[in-house]
Amino acid sequence: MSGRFEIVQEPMEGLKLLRRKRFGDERGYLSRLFDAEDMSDLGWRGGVFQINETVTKRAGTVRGMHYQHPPFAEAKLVTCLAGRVEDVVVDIRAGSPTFLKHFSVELSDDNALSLLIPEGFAHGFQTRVDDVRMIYAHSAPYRPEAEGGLHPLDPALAIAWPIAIEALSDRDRSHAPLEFDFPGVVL
Ligand SMILES: Cc1cn([C@H]2C[C@H](O)[C@@H](COP(=O)(O)OP(=O)(O)O[C@H]3O[C@H](C)C(=O)[C@H](O)[C@H]3O)O2)c(=O)[nH]c1=O
Repeated sequence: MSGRFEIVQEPMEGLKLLRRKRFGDERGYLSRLFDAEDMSDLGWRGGVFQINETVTKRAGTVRGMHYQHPPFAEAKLVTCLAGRVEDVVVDIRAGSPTFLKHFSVELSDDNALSLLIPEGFAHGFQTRVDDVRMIYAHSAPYRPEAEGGLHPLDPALAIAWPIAIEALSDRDRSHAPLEFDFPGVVL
């Protein structure tokens, strides 16, 4: 490991909360957002197929809970570049000891935290302030036909969003509640 990423917490198998080291001087700072060798040491498999940016205007907006089905299951490295969010992941790996359990953490431009999410998790977040900018590295290509989604307010998930949900896309509003026999994904 290069020392540019510190492992702060491993709340579930393969899921890692990282702190990015900032190299500061009188001008400001430099920090690394992705390092192939470090990420490989941390369990990232394969390359980076895309790096996405989202800008979310309104505080209280929720995006999620998204995942892709195998063979397009994807790992993600999620970072907040501006503002702050409550970032949430749900373990949907069939047979996992933490199946359908969720983990949530505040990511912000201040706290320099990133979440390394392995394949087999649904991901989403709620903005806590206006004008949030997020960046995601993805380990698989975007395949709309392989997309899956969980409803952010599904009682079976019991995600405690920190503030009232002010905005949700039509797609995210339309995710069906989990069936009692939801199988999850087999990786
Ligand atoms: C994910 C994706 C989307 N798009 C297009 C499809 C739509 O026309 C538009 C917005 O897509 P969507 O509504 O799925 O975007 P979000 O709701 O922000 O979804 C993202 O937010 C949650 C929290 C995530 O973890 C995912 O990375 C991602 O699914 O971008 C692309 O062109 N490429 C892509 O990789």
